[in-house]
Amino acid sequence: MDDLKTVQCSDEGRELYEILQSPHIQALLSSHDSIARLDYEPVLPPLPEELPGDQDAMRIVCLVKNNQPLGATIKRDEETGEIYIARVIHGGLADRSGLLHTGDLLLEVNGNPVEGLEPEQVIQILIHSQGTILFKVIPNKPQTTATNSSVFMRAMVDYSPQQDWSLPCPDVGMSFRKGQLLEVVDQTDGHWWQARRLPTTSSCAGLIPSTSMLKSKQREQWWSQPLPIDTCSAVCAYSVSPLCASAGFRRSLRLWRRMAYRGCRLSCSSCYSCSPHSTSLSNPYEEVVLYQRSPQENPRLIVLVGTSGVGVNELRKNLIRMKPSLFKGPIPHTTRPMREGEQTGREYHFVTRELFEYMVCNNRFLEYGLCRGHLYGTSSDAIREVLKKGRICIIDAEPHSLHALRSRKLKPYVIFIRPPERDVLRLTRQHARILTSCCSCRDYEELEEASGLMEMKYRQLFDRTVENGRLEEATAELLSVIQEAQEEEQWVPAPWSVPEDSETSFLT
Ligand SMILES: Nc1ncnc2c1ncn2[C@@H]1O[C@H](COP(=O)(O)OP(=O)(O)OP(=O)(O)O)[C@@H](O)[C@H]1O
Repeated sequence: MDDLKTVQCSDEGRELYEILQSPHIQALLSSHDSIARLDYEPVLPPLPEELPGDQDAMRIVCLVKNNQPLGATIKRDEETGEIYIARVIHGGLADRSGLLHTGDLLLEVNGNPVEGLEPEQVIQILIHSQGTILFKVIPNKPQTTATNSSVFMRAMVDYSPQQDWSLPCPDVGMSFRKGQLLEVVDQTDGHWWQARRLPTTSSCAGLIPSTSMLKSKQREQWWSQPLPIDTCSAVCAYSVSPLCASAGFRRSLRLWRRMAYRGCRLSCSSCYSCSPHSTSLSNPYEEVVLYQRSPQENPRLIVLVGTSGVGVNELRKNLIRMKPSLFKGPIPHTTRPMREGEQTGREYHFVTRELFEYMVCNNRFLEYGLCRGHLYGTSSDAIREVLKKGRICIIDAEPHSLHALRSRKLKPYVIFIRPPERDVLRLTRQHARILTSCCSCRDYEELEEASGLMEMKYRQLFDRTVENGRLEEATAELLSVIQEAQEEEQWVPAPWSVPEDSETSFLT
């Protein structure tokens, strides 16, 4: 202020002087000075006076707990009875201090020697210590700095640390649900990884089982299940559906598919592999990366999934009707004879039964089935044909065929269509047309239940969910979700981001 007095001759100097002289600013400056004078550092206890001669080998670590966990686990060497730091959790208090490391030998906690104690007894000492905790440790040599970089994974199964007795320390376990994104920050331990759920709210990681650990748990669980009765195989692709008799244009395949699905649901309600609670023995995690489609690449395939009657086909047709130059469905193949006015490659690809069966043997169909004596199928080539022309191919699929669709070439973006709340469902569907006798879309309860089961079982394969309440709103939301899928960065399985030429190096 004194300095300012000297520059008061200028207009700016005078103005600044007046502002700083105002009572509000004066009060603010005074508050700042009083707070700045106070010392907020924790008061640390004095170091022990009698330190052993070999001081280099010893480290005294002082941590202030502040109601948060220490973020470290300990283990006992069964032969020597010594207690070691087993793990330091990323982002936890011990990690942030930079003073405790995996493998450090613990000698004392708050002056209590730990030699000969059980890890549980040491933990009790820690639990009852509040504020400052003093550790005496012999550091693990040589000290290696962690060079792990994060790997991102999508959880393909649910995991709850509360139900896992093998977790070394239940407090640091992290739960996750199918489909959630995980940032794995440490994979050094072959059994337990450290990870954060995305989007992350905490800097502190939690323990999750490694892939091999989770697979062995799945195997154990699988063996302990009662033997499944595999009735699903009875619903093979060649099942005949007399109910398709009333099917109209292009609906045959959908109807067959629906019958097969219902047949499976009905015939194997107790079937293990169809149960929403079944434990998949496939990979429990899927490595993912952020992928941004370049303008030179084909559009991503859009797959709509939803339970029968929820409105998947209505939404799909609506999009194609609204933007025919942007969206297109694949042309299915059929062995049915061409009718008057039809043209091959327009309504269907009309092929002989021999050719159709040859295509089946060569895995060219994503889905196929028999209806009224004729075969119908959607080939991957028909989808690629649409994508190659720069149009967005939009299909509806049963969730069990998603595995076949998920490839680097098609890069499918899967949108789950969910029914709205009961009131909205009743209101919006009061004039809905029931297409066939096997569609039970009037039975709202069944629709909701089937949708819930589908979501529970396949959630890990869905990129987004859209609620189909009012048709215009759902269509508008779907449009914007599809635009995001094509133009914005998205998480995809890691192999999908590899350019076509380098595929071999990824496989080796
Ligand atoms: N948002 C909506 N508002 C009003 N009616 C709707 C809406 N969505 C769908 N419908 C109607 O509900 C009925 C079933 O829809 P749709 O045929 O699209 O079901 P789906 O999910 O394709 O199942 P399926 O394959 O069994 O036919 C149709 O009569 C359709 O017009």
